[in-house]
Amino acid sequence: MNVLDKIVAEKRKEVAAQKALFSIDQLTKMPDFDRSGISTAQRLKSSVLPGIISEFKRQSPSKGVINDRVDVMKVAKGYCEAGASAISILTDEPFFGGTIEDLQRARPHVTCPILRKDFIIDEYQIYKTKAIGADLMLLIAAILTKEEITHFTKVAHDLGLEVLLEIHNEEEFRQGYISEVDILGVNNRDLKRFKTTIQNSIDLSEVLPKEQLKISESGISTTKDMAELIAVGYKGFLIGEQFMKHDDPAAELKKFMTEELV
Ligand SMILES: O=C(O)c1ccccc1NCC(=O)[C@H](O)[C@H](O)COP(=O)(O)O
Repeated sequence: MNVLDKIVAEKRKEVAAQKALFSIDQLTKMPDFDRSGISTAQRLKSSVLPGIISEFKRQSPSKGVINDRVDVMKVAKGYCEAGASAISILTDEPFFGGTIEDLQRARPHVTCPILRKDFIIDEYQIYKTKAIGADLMLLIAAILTKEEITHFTKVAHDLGLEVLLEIHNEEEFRQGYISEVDILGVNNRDLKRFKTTIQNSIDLSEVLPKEQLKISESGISTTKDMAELIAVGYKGFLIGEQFMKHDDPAAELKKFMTEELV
C-alpha cells in the first residue's frame, strides 16, 4: 500500500462518519454556502507577477512536522497581503495535521480565493468544501476514475467552485484529463518514492494542451525554479514547505514576489 492508498482508506472512514453527522441538506444551509466564489483561474491569468498559490501546511507524510508554531489566520492574511494569487489550506488531519476549522478560521480574514487541499473521493465532500467557504477544490487523478473527475467537476461548477485537477505523469493525464477543469496542476512529487523534481513539470509540459491554464506543484524552492517553469508554459505555482519552514511564512512569500525572475 502506498501513501495515497492509505490516505484514501482513511478518507473513506472519515467521510462515512461525517455523513452520519451532517446531511447534504444541512450543509447547504450553512452561512458560507451561498457566498460568491472568487476565481483563482482569473487571478492567475491576469497576474503580471508570478501567480503563487501559497500553502498552509503544518506537516506532511514526506517531511513530518514542518511548522506547528504558526497561526492559520495570521499566515493566510499575511500570504494574501504579500500578493498570493490564492491560499491553499490542507484540511486533512491524520496525515497533514490540518482541519476544516483551519479553513473556516482563515476565511473571514482574506480576500484571496482559498483552495481546499484534501483528498476528494465522494460528492459529499464537494458540498462540504462549498459550505466551509472555499473557492477552489483539488481533484487528484491518481485516486479517481475519469467518470468521477467529470461528475465531480460538474457538481463543483454547479455549486460555484473551481476545480484544480492534479496529475503526476503522462498516464494520469491521458486517463483523467478533461478540458472542463479550471486549472491543471502537475505535481512534482513522486508519491511512491517521495522524490521531488521540477523536471517533472518541464518534461510533461510538452504533452499538455497549450491553451490549458497550468500550474506546477511541489518542490519549488527558488525564483529560478519559477522562471524555468514560466518558460515552458506554467502560469502559477503551488508552494508550501519553502514558505512554511520559516517562522514568518508570509515574509518568505514576499521575498519571492519581489525578487527578479532570472
Ligand atoms: O507532501 C507530501 O508529503 C504529500 C504526500 C502525499 C500526498 C500529497 C502530498 N503533498 C501534497 C502537495 O501536493 C503539496 O503539499 C503541495 O504541492 C506543496 O508542495 P511543497 O511546496 O513541496 O510543500
